[in-house]
Amino acid sequence: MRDPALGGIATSTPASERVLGDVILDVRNISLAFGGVKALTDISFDVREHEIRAIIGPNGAGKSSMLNCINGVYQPQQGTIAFRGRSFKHMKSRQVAEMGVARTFQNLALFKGMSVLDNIMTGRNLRIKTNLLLQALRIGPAEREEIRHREYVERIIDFLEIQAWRKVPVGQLPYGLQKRVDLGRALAMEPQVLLLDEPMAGMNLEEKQDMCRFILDVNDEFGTTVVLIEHDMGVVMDISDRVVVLDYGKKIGDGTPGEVRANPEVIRAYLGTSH
Ligand SMILES: Nc1ncnc2c1ncn2[C@@H]1O[C@H](COP(=O)(O)OP(=O)(O)OP(=O)(O)O)[C@@H](O)[C@H]1O
Repeated sequence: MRDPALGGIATSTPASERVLGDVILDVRNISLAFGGVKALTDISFDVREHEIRAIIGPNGAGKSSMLNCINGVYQPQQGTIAFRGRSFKHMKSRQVAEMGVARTFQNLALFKGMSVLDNIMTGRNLRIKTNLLLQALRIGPAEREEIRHREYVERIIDFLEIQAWRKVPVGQLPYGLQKRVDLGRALAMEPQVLLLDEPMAGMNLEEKQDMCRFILDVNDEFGTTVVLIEHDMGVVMDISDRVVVLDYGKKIGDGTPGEVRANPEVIRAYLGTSH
């Protein structure tokens, strides 16, 4: 079912028809505290290949902390996270990225003075193989490699329909387009799992519809698994296969949008309140 408020956004495969694969990300018994503040308590859930998996919950529930544990920004005191069966407890952000997990941020992490093209190019950094000297001189293999990376980035720019702004400094773009560039930077990493932290925050309805379409298209065309934090319930219920619900750092619900919607604890803790 499509949320009428979003005017029927989904053009890609509906969640109910998406074919999911094996578990790609397995979060087991994660606990994280900042001094006396328990941000996460014994959280377990899995994400299946090709799934769109949402994490929801009221402000301060622990959603961003969870993403930060998955991508190695925070080191949980307890628990493990396994990526394709490879378990890790203390993994650095770069190692997680190298394994194929990319991330967008709630507060954009873009270089405002740099062009759209150059910002998206930064997403290719992990994949650049030639050494720094050759890169600086732009000779031989470095030149050929740069051409390959630029072609890939141009494909992303076409895919996200931002050709008209490719040379424009990102700081001059409206917020909705900046969020799209941030998605482009993450896509440039060719991720297997894409972590999206409030991709629609601060957007108007039209920008939300566009972003929803791009997320669904990325999932559909590239088979990218998506884990997303989002406050807009219409969006979450519309595009997700399964939803994890956190409240005060604890998991209080996990299931399909329909199951979560009908869960009395979720209704009490979250859906019944306004955010
Ligand atoms: N770096 C930090 N230092 C101290 N406390 C933190 C830190 N990061 C998060 N917290 C605390 O952990 C708890 C969970 O925060 P988190 O940002 O993960 O929640 P959230 O669900 O993402 O919230 P929001 O929807 O407002 O973004 C909160 O009580 C928060 O104050």
